[in-house]
Amino acid sequence: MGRQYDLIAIGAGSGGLSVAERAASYGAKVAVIESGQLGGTCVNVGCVPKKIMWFAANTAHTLANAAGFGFDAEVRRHDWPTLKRRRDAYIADINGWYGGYLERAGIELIRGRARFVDARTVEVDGERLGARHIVIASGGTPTIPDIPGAALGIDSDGFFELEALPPRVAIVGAGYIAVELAGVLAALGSQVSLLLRKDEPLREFDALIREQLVKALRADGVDILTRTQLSAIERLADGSLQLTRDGAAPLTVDCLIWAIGRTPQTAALGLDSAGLKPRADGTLSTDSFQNTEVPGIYAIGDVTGRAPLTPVAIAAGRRLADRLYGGMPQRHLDYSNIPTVVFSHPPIGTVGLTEDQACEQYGAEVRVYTTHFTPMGQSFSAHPRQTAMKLVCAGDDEKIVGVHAIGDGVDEMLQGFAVAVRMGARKRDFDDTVAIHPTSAEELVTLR
Ligand SMILES: Cc1cc2nc3c(=O)[nH]c(=O)nc-3n(C[C@H](O)[C@H](O)[C@H](O)COP(=O)(O)OP(=O)(O)OC[C@H]3O[C@@H](n4cnc5c(N)ncnc54)[C@H](O)[C@@H]3O)c2cc1C
Ligand SMILES: NC(=O)c1ccc[n+]([C@@H]2O[C@H](COP(=O)([O-])OP(=O)(O)OC[C@H]3O[C@@H](n4cnc5c(N)ncnc54)[C@H](O)[C@@H]3O)[C@@H](O)[C@H]2O)c1
Repeated sequence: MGRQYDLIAIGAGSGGLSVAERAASYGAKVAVIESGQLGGTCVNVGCVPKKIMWFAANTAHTLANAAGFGFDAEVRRHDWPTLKRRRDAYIADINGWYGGYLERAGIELIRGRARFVDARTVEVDGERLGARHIVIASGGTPTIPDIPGAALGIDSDGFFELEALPPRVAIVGAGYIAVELAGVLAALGSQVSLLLRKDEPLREFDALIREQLVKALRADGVDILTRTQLSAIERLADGSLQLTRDGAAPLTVDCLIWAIGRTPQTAALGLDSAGLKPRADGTLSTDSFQNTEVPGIYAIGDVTGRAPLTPVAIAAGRRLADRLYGGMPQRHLDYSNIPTVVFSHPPIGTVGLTEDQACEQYGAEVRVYTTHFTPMGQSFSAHPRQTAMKLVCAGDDEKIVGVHAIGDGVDEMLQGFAVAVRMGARKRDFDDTVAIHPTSAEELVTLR
């Protein structure tokens, strides 16, 4: 029969650790099974190392603008290996901390790959473990297309393994990762080409954001190649890569990065044995309480395909444990109005509906307020980066249904505005809020 638990989480990433910790805090006997590094994607090959690279890129921008403030600063070079070594050490510290934290929380960590035997049992390295509740939090891995030579490229995991800055890089994709890596590499000195299947990056974002982002990427020297599809990749004698494009001349680069989305890790879970069937794209469908179609089996985080962000996985995990053990039978995550930031240069912050989505939902009742300006700090730069903001309001009382911003500081600005949107703020509430001067944020409460 094997060891028995109240709850088993498959995956020690953002979701698995959160549900485990909260369940254990209520006194449940909990095990977490992890085949890789503690902390999962976010800590090891996602948010954390990415943000460190973003800070490095910001520093490059600050240094480039220093002359505008009177500094006679000359940067001779950037040492990539130093940055990588310090970044890796920072992450190793977090991994170590997680080990101690699981012990302190009374959670049993089981190393290895879990596979269902039946709906109440999983097997890890031949050992069977049973639980009344099993939470699938197995996340995803980067998708690589099926074209000749695709394996010559790397993905975001490979990006974090790079030992040197590649001089010429092609990034394929138009989502968060493509945009963020393009900004980092361009700032640190690579010649970057961004290869889009369609016309614009971040197609699900508000039009104002997309337009400004394209301008910012171009200003930073990123070559945006639209309507571009690769059909083959070959290694040339000098070690560079030749990318064959449909209907255009080949492109030669030193590094190719695939950033075309992520594939959920469900194929090797033995879902059949538990009576579960994933969707065609491998994600698991859940109801609003994170229940899969098999009672006692739940899914949270990226594996569900819904808003694949760390705080979403954490929030879903904690709420699920509150529901199962905390005496809160209706507790669940509201997936509307989830704020999100793209760590581009400058960053993007957005919450709620885009203008197009609002028009679809509310028709003629939508009213929009926008602003473009050069923030004060940028006025001293040789190439000032613009800030743009949009409030999307609906109904007679102008309820704020969307806030969209791109510009320096919006990454830190958005969280508070997300609280206001969640609380149902009206435009007049924004207008009645005294501004903080001089900031960029004050524009959002002074829009006419
Ligand atoms: C480059 C990059 C940058 C990102 N930046 C951000 C950001 O800035 N902000 C943000 O909010 N989100 C960001 N994300 C997304 C974020 O990392 C994910 O949404 C989050 O990690 C999802 O958590 P999860 O628990 O669902 O899965 P994961 O964190 O992926 O954890 C799943 C874990 O399950 C393990 N596992 C899988 N199968 C098994 C098995 N059979 N047995 C045992 N263990 C198994 C895996 O090894 C993994 O550790 C980024 C992602 C990437 C790739
Ligand atoms: N700042 C953040 O919060 C952050 C940062 C990175 C990642 N993430 C999360 O991780 C998820 C995964 O990121 P991602 O950028 O890999 O995925 P994504 O879903 O954001 O973007 C994938 C992009 O690749 C394009 N694409 C798909 N197939 C393609 C192909 N064959 N050729 C060319 N383009 C193709 C899609 O049109 C899309 O634009 C994101 O959706 C996001 O939720 C968040």
